[in-house]
Amino acid sequence: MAATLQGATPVPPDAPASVVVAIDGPSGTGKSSTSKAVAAKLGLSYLDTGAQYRAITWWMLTNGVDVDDAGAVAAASGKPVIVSGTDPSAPTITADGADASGPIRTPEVTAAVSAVSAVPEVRAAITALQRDIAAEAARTTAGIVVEGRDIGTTVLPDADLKIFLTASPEARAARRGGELKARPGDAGVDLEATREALLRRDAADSSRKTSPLAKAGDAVEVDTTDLTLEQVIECVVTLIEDKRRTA
Ligand SMILES: Nc1ncnc2c1ncn2[C@@H]1O[C@H](COP(=O)(O)OP(=O)(O)O)[C@@H](O)[C@H]1O
Ligand SMILES: Nc1ccn([C@@H]2O[C@H](COP(=O)(O)OP(=O)(O)O)[C@@H](O)[C@H]2O)c(=O)n1
Repeated sequence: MAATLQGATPVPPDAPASVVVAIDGPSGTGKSSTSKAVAAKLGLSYLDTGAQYRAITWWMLTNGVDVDDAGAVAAASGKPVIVSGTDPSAPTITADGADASGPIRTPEVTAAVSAVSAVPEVRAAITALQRDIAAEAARTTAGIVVEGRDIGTTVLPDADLKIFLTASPEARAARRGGELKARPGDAGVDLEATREALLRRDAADSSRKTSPLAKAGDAVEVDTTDLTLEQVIECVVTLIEDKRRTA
């Protein structure tokens, strides 16, 4: 798999040391929206690691790999070339050169991603890619915000700052429900079904053997249930600025 840093903001020669920020948490806690906004505000790169797991899952589904067969998934794990663009204002993701940004958000991919991402060979390949991208960003830009499930615990245990976002299942389901458009003739979004699907994915991601969803011991936990997105962004910007001041 190839690591390519695209859309990076070049770092001026007299700039302060770069910063590496890990943001983890379950689905719907605001990781992507917060990470993108914070990175854009502070001139940092941005990496959505969930998009990478979704892209490899999409590649498996479209290349005839049985995603319920861990052996088949493991055997194919090194085949696709996943490339992430790290500009927070226009993040991109491709698999073997094909734009995956639309297909990775389909219900089919969402339903299969936890099984694919639990396969150790998939995690090894994607983790190596993530570390390459973070190292390249730390070397050539002002730094990077990397968001996912195991960034603080496994991918970047030496990150300068680790944040773990949480929110109640009800708040997360309402947020996800707000993103899903009701089709004509539908009764609307079923919040209970959305909540159950979220909790199922949390359980699968938290209980897998290899690198489960978990809060790192040295992560700052931010409960976003009663915060607006703007408040969460402000909170994370402050944490990063404080970290930089005291570094
Ligand atoms: N604090 C918040 N309050 C209300 N809505 C939020 C908040 N944080 C995020 N959202 C919204 O919730 C949805 C899910 O957020 P997202 O950033 O994709 O979460 P995650 O990456 O953790 O799955 C998005 O529509 C986003 O705009
Ligand atoms: N660092 C990561 C990021 C995502 N993932 C997997 O990828 C899936 C999709 O992640 P995502 O961040 O796009 O999910 P949402 O929270 O946006 O729905 C998760 O449910 C995990 O199974 C992972 O295993 N490790």
